[in-house]
Amino acid sequence: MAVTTVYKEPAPIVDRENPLESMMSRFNIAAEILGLDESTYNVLKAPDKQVIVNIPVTMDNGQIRVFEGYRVVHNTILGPSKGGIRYDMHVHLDEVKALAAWMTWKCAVVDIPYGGAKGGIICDPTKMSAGEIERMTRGYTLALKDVFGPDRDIPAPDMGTGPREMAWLMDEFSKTTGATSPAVVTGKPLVMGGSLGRVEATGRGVMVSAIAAMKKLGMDPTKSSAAVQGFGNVGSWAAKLLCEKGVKIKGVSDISGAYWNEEGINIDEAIAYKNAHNGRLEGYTGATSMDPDELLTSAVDVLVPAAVEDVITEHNAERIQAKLIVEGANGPTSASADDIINRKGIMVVPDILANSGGVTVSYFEWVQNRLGYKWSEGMVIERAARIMNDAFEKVYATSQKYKVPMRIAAYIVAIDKVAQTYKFRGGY
Ligand SMILES: NC(=O)C1=CN([C@@H]2O[C@H](COP(=O)(O)OP(=O)(O)OC[C@H]3O[C@@H](n4cnc5c(N)ncnc54)[C@H](OP(=O)(O)O)[C@@H]3O)[C@@H](O)[C@H]2O)C=CC1
Ligand SMILES: O=C(O)CCC(=O)C(=O)O
Repeated sequence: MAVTTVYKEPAPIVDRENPLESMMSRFNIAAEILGLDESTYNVLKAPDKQVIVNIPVTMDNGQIRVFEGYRVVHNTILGPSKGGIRYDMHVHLDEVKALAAWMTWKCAVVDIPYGGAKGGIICDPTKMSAGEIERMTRGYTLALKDVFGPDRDIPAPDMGTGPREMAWLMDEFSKTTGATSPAVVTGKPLVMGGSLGRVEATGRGVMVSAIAAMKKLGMDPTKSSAAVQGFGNVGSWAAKLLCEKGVKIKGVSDISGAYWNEEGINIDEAIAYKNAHNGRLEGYTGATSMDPDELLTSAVDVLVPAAVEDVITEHNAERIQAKLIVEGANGPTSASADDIINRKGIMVVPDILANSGGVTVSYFEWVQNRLGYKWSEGMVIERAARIMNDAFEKVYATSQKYKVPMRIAAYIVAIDKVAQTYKFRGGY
């Protein structure tokens, strides 16, 4: 018998602030401004569904290891729930609950017909073989086969996952249900129904919203500099596309450290280096090493946190020098930093607006899958930019109307849409 050991991954020790509390504190402010009725408030403050699954996986050495996974569906009043799957050692239920709620708000801000969900597995994919990750992904899919579905809940990539994992998920779901279901998941490889433009969509949306914000602030991109934290899917594409608009990217970072070049980092070269070195910038010589904590407070005009939650807090917000923060990551700013940032007059394009380009193109992918048709890359880029610019203008106008920061304005736009839909649909 192959089973030699059975054990469960220990829960990680979490020393970050709680993203769920940060999400709730902004939700509460926006709900109060809107005068949200108590019943809708009570429906929205907690997720519709929280599923915890144990996934036994045969590791390459023959041992069976049990991974803990989650899928939280926050709300489905606007449509089937949508949201990525994260593979990371820091995944925990409160984080997934916050991320799921942010998906509800994000889809409402960009006005696409989805609710919000998120999933994750506590694991370190960098220490697993492709075969182990595949078996874990298939086990997760099987465990959640009654939750997922093209009209129910549609996963996508997030940190630690990408087209490869989405392909396994689609395959396992299709085999389990006996029908090929490309629309059950987005972010798939192109050959099996992925959309042109999805891989870079989130970074592109970050660029689009950064340029829109710079226009409002009277900043010239070609005379502006930026620092980008996180050099994965979102960070590297945001850096590349901002660079193409003339912004000088002076600093970038990943888990291996932070890298600075006063004259501007050659982003294409840095991406090529990363791709040739196991996905990491470690050892990159086109820039000098710097303290990763200092990257966020460095002398740049634009700051793009594109890694994890709660990196901008009450402890470093006072020292931030950027005039504009564009949140590529979900939840990079703790609620504890909001007052400091607002007092300093820094404009923040909040996560639920700035990184919504990813789910917008995921929506396009789902539409194409359902039509059995493919759009050109140009059409995807043009339509996504239009949606993001419209959403930016709506949030900006709301911030002016209520005299609130862009983040609270985005929550107001989102909660208002959801609350109005509840009024029409009723049913509770
Ligand atoms: N992918 C998408 O379409 C979307 C992603 N997002 C959000 O964007 C963020 C990044 O996601 P994504 O780019 O997909 O994830 P990836 O896994 O592709 O990249 C994450 C990047 O962040 C780095 N990183 C992790 N921790 C730190 C840290 N403490 N300091 C500096 N860098 C760090 C990683 O480094 P290393 O690789 O060396 O570990 C990696 O470069 C997440 O918050 C995600 O939820 C939001 C919308 C859509
Ligand atoms: O593309 C999607 O459907 C969701 C992406 C996501 O997880 C996010 O926007 O945080």
